Amino acid sequence: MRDVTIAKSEFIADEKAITKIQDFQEDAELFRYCTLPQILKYVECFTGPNIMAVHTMLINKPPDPGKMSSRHPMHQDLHYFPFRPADLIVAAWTAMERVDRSNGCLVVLPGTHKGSLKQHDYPEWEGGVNKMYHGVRDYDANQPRVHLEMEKGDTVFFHPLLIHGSGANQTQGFRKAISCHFASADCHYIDVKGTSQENIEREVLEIARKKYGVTVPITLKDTWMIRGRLVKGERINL
Ligand SMILES: CC(C)CC(=O)SCCNC(=O)CCNC(=O)[C@H](O)C(C)(C)COP(=O)(O)OP(=O)(O)OC[C@H]1O[C@@H](n2cnc3c(N)ncnc32)[C@H](O)[C@@H]1OP(=O)(O)O
Ligand SMILES: O=C(O)CCC(=O)C(=O)O
Repeated sequence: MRDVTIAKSEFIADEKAITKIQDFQEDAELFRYCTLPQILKYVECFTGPNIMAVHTMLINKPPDPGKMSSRHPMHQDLHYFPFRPADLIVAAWTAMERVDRSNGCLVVLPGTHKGSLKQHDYPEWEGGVNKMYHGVRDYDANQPRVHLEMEKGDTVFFHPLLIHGSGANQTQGFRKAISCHFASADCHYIDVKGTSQENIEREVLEIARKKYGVTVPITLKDTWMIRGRLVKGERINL
């Protein structure tokens, strides 16, 4: 993914062009992260013994181009997932270098994981928003925030209802982190029609059609089913 401010420019293959690698589940070296016993030891406390890696990302947050577009709006990851229950899903996010407020560390609203899934839309940011970076509209902006300053190798585990995001990268370096969302293979898919998740389903299916030429009718569920990979136990539902 390129930052929205250069999304329409000529493609130049350098670090600027790769602000995120998603879906690395077939890359043996990167996927090793999702199988590390040091990670799975904690993941299993949330998912139980049947563990699926459902979403993988290597995030290379670029220096902000001056538009604040390197921010990640405050959101709940469950907005993107057509499976439940939420309590059997957990994210692991590992800093690959020191992260703090200067290079756009994670920001969380403690306790929000006890709430419900909220409506997500594009934030109204003057400098532009990256495609599919939806945010929660109605959260209390005065609620205390915690900035997760982390050292290289530190890992945070969080619930998919936790409202979180990340700040602008005000340094000249590319802030790197690796992350995997895990879910219990006992989770079940839901139909998001008629729910607040309809907007993300519409957008994902439009990309499937335009970018990948998918012409048969599919749902959000299908786009997740093909990327999930078992890391431990038995693949039951997902
Ligand atoms: C739990 C979890 C999901 C939590 C989160 O991560 S929340 C954020 C979730 N969203 C994402 O991660 C979005 C990731 N981005 C992507 O998947 C890709 O970058 C795509 C949006 C599919 C674009 O594909 P890509 O190969 O990067 O770009 P292409 O050169 O093929 O362009 C296709 C059309 O998309 C546009 N585009 C590409 N990057 C951006 C951007 N950053 N912001 C806005 N528009 C963008 C690009 O201009 C092009 O547009 P058209 O020519 O079709 O009009
Ligand atoms: O790494 C970041 O900057 C934000 C990641 C995040 O919030 C997410 O992927 O859900």
